[in-house]
Amino acid sequence: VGDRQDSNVYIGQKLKSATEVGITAKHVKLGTDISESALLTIVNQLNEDPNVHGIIVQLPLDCNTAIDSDLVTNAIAREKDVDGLGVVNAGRLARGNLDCFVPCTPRGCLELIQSPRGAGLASLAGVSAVVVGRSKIVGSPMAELLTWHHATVTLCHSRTKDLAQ
Ligand SMILES: Nc1nc2c(c(=O)[nH]1)N[C@@H](CN(C=O)c1ccc(C(=O)N[C@@H](CCC(=O)O)C(=O)O)cc1)CN2
Repeated sequence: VGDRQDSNVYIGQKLKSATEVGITAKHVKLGTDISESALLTIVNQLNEDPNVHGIIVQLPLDCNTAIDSDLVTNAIAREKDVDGLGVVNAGRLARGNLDCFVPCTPRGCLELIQSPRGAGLASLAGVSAVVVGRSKIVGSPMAELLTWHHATVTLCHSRTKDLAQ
C-alpha cells in the first residue's frame, strides 16, 4: 500500500529473490487512499485464489486512511501467511510449536548463528543471548526462536534501563 521508497526497495528485492528460486511473485500495488475494507477484500480474494500460495503485506502501510495493520495481517489465511505475522503462526512460535511460518529476518539470523559459515553454534543449549528490540517482525520472534532453541534470552527494548550494562 502506497509508495514508500524503502518499501519499494524491499519489495523489489523480494520479487528478485523469488524469481531466483523459481517462485512466481506478483506485486499488487495499491494506492494511499485505499480503505481498510477494500484492502481486506483484496486479501480475501488472494486467500481464496488457489494459484496463490503465499501472501506478504509489506509494512508499514503507507496510506491516508485509518487502516489497522494487525487486522490486515490477521486476515491472511494462516497457510498463506509466509511472513508469520498472523496470530496463529505468531502464537505457535510463542508456544514453541515450530511447525509454523517464522518471520524471515529472525529465521535468517538463526541460520547465521547456527551455520558453520556463521557463528557455527549448532546447539544453543546453555548459550546466553541478548536481543535488542521487541518488534513483532524481528525482536519478539527472534527472542522466541532462540528460547525454543534452548538459549537463555534477555530481551531489551526502548524502556530497558542501562542497556549498555
Ligand atoms: N511484511 C513485512 N513488512 C516488513 C518486513 C517484513 O519482514 N515483512 N520487514 C521490514 C522491511 N524489510 C523487509 O521487508 C527489511 C528491512 C530491513 C532489513 C535488513 O536486514 N536491514 C539491515 C540492512 C541491510 C542492508 O543495508 O543491506 C539492517 O537494518 O541492518 C531486512 C528486511 C519492515 N516491513
